Amino acid sequence: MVIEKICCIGAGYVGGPTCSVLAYKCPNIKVTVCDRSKERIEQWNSPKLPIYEPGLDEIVKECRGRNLFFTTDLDPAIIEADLIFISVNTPTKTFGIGKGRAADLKFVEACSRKIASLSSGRKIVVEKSTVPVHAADSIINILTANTRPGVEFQVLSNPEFLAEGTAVQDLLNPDRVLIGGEQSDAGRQAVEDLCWVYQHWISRDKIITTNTWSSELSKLVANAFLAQRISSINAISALCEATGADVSEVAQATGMDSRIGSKFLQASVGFGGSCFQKDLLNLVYISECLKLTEVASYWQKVIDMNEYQKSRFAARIVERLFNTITDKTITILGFAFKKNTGDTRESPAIYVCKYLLEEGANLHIYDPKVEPKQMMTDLTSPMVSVDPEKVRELVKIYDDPYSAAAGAHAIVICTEWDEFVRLDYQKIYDTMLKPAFLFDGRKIVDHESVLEIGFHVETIGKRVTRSPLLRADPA
Ligand SMILES: NC(=O)C1=CN([C@@H]2O[C@H](COP(=O)(O)OP(=O)(O)OC[C@H]3O[C@@H](n4cnc5c(N)ncnc54)[C@H](O)[C@@H]3O)[C@@H](O)[C@H]2O)C=CC1
Ligand SMILES: O=C(O)[C@H]1O[C@H](OP(=O)(O)OP(=O)(O)OC[C@H]2O[C@@H](n3ccc(=O)[nH]c3=O)[C@H](O)[C@@H]2O)[C@H](O)[C@@H](O)[C@@H]1O
Repeated sequence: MVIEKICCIGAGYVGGPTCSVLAYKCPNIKVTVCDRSKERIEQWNSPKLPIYEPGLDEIVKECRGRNLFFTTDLDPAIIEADLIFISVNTPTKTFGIGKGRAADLKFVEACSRKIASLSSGRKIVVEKSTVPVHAADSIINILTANTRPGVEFQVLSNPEFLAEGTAVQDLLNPDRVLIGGEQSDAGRQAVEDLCWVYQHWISRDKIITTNTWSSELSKLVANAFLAQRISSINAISALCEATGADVSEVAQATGMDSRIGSKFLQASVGFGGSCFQKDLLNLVYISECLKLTEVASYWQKVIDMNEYQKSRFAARIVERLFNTITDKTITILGFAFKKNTGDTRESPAIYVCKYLLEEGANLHIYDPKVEPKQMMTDLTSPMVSVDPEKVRELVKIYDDPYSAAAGAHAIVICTEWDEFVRLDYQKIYDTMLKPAFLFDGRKIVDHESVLEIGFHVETIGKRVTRSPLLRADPA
C-alpha cells in the first residue's frame, strides 16, 4: 500500500517535531498533526511554536500549509489517513492499581476508540508513544471490537528515540529506526509500508524490524540503560567528593575503554525530563507484575540513586550556607531539565527549588527559554508546595542572569546552558553578598577562575572549595 496521507494524534514534543521532519523529507505525503489542545495547535500555526528545538522553526516554516497541517479537527484527518501515529502522552498513573509506577494508557485507549469509530478500509496504526510491552494487544483488541466489518487494521510499534534539544538532528540522522509488527504476511507488509516512509531519508540498514514486543520493550530498555549510566556516574561522584578524586577525570578514564564508551557519563545534579523516571517506573512495574522481584529492585535503584543525587546537592547548599537559608537570597540559574529546551518536566531544578523554599529562602530564577508562567505553575503545584501564596512571595523570576544574581548569597546552576559558561562572574561576584557561594550542579564553570575571583565553589564529584573555613579534611 502506498502511504499518501498520514495523521498524527498528539502535537507534543514528539508528534510535532517527528511529523515536521517527516513532512520535510516526504513532500509527496500529506501529514496532518492533531491535538485536542486548541492552544497548542494555535501555537503550531503561529510564528512562535509551542516548543523550542534548534532547527525546528525553519522546517515548520518550509512545510506548513504545503504538506504539513496542524489542526484540532481530528475526525477528517483520521478518516483520510492511510497511517495514523499515536503520539499522545503516557504519564505515570496517579491513581488506582499501579499508582505511581504503571503507565497510564487512557489517552492511547481514547485514540484507539476514536480510530475504530471512524475507520474504513485498511489502516496502519502506529504506536509512537512509549508504552508497556503488549500495549499493542490492547490497541488491536479495542480497534477490532469497535469497528465496522471489513475494516482491516495493522498495529505497529515504532518508538521514538529523539532527545529534546537535539530533536531535529536526531530525527534527520537517527542511530536507528525501530519498527515492530505482527509476524504475519499482513503484519510484514505494514512494516514494509512504514519502512518505505522512513527510507525517504534513512538508509535501510539503519531501520531495524522486530516483533512487536521486542520493539515495545527495547524503548523502555534504551531509556533504562541511559538513565542507569547517569545514576552510575552520579554514584561515583559521591565517592569522588569523599576521596578527592575528580569525577570528570574518572569518567574520561573509564569511558575511553571502547567497550564502555564516553557518552552519558556526565555527573550532574540528577537526571530530569519527562521520560527516564516514567519509563524506569514502568519497567519496574512490569517486572513486579511478572513476579521478577530482583529485576524490579535492580532498576528501582537507578531511580533511588537519582533521588539521592538531587537531595544530596540541595542539602549541601543549606549546609554550606551555615545551615540556615531562611530569608537568604539564592539565585537559580537554569530551570529547564537540560539545555536547549524550554521543557521543565521532572527538572532537577524543581526539586532543588522545592527544598530551598521549604527552608524559607528567597529565590531569584533565570532561564533563557522557560516561560515565567511555566516556572510558577511548576513551583506552585501541590507536589511542590501546599502554600502557593508563600511560593509567590518567595520567588522572583528574572529575564537576565546579572539582575537575578544581584544581592544574592549564592548562585546555584541547575541547567548547563552554554551562556552560563560565558557569564562575567567577576561582575556577578561584585554585586553579591559576601561570602559569595557558587554551586555548580552541572560542572560547567571554570572552577579555578571563579575561586580566584573569591567565590566559595561547590560542584558535583570534585572538591573545589579552598577556604580554610570550609575545606573538608582529605579522606
Ligand atoms: N518528550 C520526548 O522527548 C519523548 C517522548 N516520548 C514518548 O512520546 C509520547 C508523547 O510524549 P510528548 O510528546 O513528550 O508528550 P506531550 O505531552 O508533549 O504531547 C502529547 C500531546 O497529546 C495530546 N493528546 C492527548 N490525548 C489526546 C487525544 N485523545 N486526542 C488528541 N490529542 C491528545 C495532548 O494534548 C498533548 O499535546 C510519550 O509516550 C513519551 O513517553 C518518546 C521519545 C521522546
Ligand atoms: O524517551 C524519551 O523521552 C527520550 O529520553 C531521553 O531524552 P531526553 O530526556 O530528552 O534528554 P537526555 O539528553 O537523555 O537527558 C535526560 C536527562 O539526563 C541528564 N543527563 C544526560 C546525560 C548525562 O551524561 N548526564 C546527565 O545528567 C540531562 O541533563 C537530563 O536532565 C533519551 O536520551 C532519548 O533517547 C529518549 O527518546
